[in-house]
Amino acid sequence: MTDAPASKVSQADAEAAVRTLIEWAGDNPDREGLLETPARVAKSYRELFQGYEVDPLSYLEKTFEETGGYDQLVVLKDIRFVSFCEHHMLPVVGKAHVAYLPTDRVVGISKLARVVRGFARRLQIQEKMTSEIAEAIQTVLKPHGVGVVIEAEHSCMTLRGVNAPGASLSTSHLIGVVRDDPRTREEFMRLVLS
Ligand SMILES: Nc1nc2c(ncn2[C@@H]2O[C@H](COP(=O)(O)OP(=O)(O)OP(=O)(O)O)[C@@H](O)[C@H]2O)c(=O)[nH]1
Ligand SMILES: [Zn+2]
Repeated sequence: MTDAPASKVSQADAEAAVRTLIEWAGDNPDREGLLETPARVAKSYRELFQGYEVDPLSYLEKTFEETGGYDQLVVLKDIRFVSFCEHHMLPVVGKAHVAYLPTDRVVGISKLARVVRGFARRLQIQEKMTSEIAEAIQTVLKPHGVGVVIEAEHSCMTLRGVNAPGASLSTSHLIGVVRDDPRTREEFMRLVLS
């Protein structure tokens, strides 16, 4: 869930803030090339911060009965996402790997990617996002276990500041048998890292 309600700030206020930043950076917001920029930035932020407008848990509510006796991990790898670090509001670009060991119901796999995107399109730190995804799956599907691994590059580290291009942060959040059963955990890691 979000920590704050979606915006009560008007589009005009957001555009004025962008205009201020342009001036603060040293450019002239009234020159032709920049005239529409505040509106474009507000529009693209609206899209990139769409996570505040959704409840990712609701994506998992529609499930399908699985009667064939499937009792292994379901793993969706390489779910690409763009998020924004909450410290600098700079892009965090990476991929998430999501797995769960179902009981008798499975979820449509696109919903796992929707959950990732719902939590990504907010101001985030990677550790929190990793846990939020795993806990959402655990809360709604109540599977035997969940595993989430995220690998991502943080622009605030690669483009500025310490300037460490290529550095990538890995985080994981494991629940239930994926955490506690060594064989399941090993299988999860093998499937995710292969
Ligand atoms: N743990 C964690 N740290 C993050 C994440 N995204 C960015 N950071 C770090 O957040 C920290 C913020 O540190 P500050 O010292 O307050 O900010 P800063 O002066 O801009 O720091 P530098 O980036 O070192 O220049 C930095 O070390 C970032 O690398 C994240 O997802 N998880
Ligand atoms: Zn940052």
